Amino acid sequence: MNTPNSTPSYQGSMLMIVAPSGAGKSSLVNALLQDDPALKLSLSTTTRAPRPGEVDGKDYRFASQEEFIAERDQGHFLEWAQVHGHFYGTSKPWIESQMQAGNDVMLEIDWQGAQQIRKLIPSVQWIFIFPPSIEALEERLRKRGQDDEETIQRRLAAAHVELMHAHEADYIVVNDSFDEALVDLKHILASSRLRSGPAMARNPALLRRLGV
Ligand SMILES: Nc1nc2c(ncn2[C@@H]2O[C@H](COP(=O)(O)OP(=O)(O)O)[C@@H](O)[C@H]2O)c(=O)[nH]1
Ligand SMILES: Nc1ncnc2c1ncn2[C@@H]1O[C@H](COP(=O)(O)OP(=O)(O)O)[C@@H](O)[C@H]1O
Repeated sequence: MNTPNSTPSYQGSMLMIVAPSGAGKSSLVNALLQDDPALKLSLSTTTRAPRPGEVDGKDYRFASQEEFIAERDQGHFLEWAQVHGHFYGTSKPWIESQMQAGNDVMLEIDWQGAQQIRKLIPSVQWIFIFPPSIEALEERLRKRGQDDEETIQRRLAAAHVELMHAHEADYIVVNDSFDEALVDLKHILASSRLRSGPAMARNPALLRRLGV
């Protein structure tokens, strides 16, 4: 495969999870991955500073702005965007290798990245996670306890812009009850696998496990 445009032979599922900061996307994605080892999560590169407890190479690849720009200019990113004042990007070689292997892949990216990926890989499924309300979103950002007040305000302001792109998604999942939202995601993944055909046909036991 030379470029990700050559997707007809790709038999895995690719899902993009998009949500405003604090909606619960990382918590949901982590829970989904724990229950489904066949699903691979893309490790993004970012220029933002690690939060307490975040590990380089596990949560993100943390890079300086100079490093990011150099990699970007070398064509290392399948998509990249500036979000909340920092650069974020998806590794092109990693996505290509996963697609070649036919793996199911999940991307946790913003709406700008999602628009770029959709153009390159039209079969991708875009899932938008809604918080139950803006008030709940603010409460979750505060309870997470990892961002200072300025960062929280910046993320809340950005939430309104992010939410304006929800209609572009294929699915909307409201993360009010965490468990119900997780079940919704499992169903979306299972139905995407069914649609991509052979990947799911190879694994009917997985379908049963997902309750489909
Ligand atoms: N375009 C793009 N966005 C990303 C990427 N990785 C993370 N993001 C998005 O950047 C935003 C900020 O992420 P993060 O700093 O982890 O904060 P959080 O949303 O509060 O957990 C979120 O909308 C992420 O989905 C990426 O590789 N590309
Ligand atoms: N359904 C939910 N109900 C209540 N709190 C939640 C729910 N889902 C996630 N949270 C909490 O909200 C905070 C933000 O979640 P996180 O996964 O970090 O969001 P995001 O990755 O979208 O920024 C975390 O403290 C998380 O434990």
